[in-house]
Amino acid sequence: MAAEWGYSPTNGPDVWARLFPQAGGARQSPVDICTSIASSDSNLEMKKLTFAYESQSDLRILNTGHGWKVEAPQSGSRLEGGPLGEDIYQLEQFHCHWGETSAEGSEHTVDGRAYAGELHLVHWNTTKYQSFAEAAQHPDGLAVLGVFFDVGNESNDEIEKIVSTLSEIKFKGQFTDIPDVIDPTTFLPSGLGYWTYLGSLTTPPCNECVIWIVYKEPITVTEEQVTYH
Ligand SMILES: Cc1cc(C)cc(S(N)(=O)=O)c1
Ligand SMILES: [Zn+2]
Repeated sequence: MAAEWGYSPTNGPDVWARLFPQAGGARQSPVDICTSIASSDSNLEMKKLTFAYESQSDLRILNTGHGWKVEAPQSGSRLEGGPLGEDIYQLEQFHCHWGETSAEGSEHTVDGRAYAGELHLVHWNTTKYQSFAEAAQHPDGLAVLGVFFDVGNESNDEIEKIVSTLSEIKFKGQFTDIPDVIDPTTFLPSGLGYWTYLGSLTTPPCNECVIWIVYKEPITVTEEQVTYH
């Protein structure tokens, strides 16, 4: 049986390349974002990053075994501009990474600091490719928006619509539908400054196909919303 990848010394990132060769590549994610080295690019300001999403209900949420994932293919969504050149990217899914405690859990770190969690909104290049699967085989195939979670006293209503369904999908492979209407726009912070770099899927198969756009400003969630077990 194929070994399950994970985060232990015997199946974690240090050994992923044995089963997933791309994990040994030169543009692997996540990275530590060193703010003193990050350079501003006036071109990015000229071509403003813009996004447009639809609100959807009855989206399917899945327990992936490593967190939750909401399947949200939206032919009417558009992510473009900024580092994406002339191509248009369409929302495919969004998912979350979190840790055992609120002191850890994000995939990217900023100057060595981890956040309590990290939301990824995954998009694919519909200008150049015919499907998500095809796009994931190309260096400009996917664009992922990363949003950090900070733990505070304020619950995030949109995240609550999602985590309130997790008791129905306690085990890997289980799925259910989210009855509430979800608008992905509400996941984004008010401050739209971001860091961007060319990277990869952060977990196996680690395809080097992602243009990363990581927002500087975190959104606030409660401890319960991001340390669900
Ligand atoms: C395995 C994998 C697939 C997809 C679509 C996205 C990711 S991530 N965490 O880089 O956003 C990972
Ligand atoms: Zn992710």
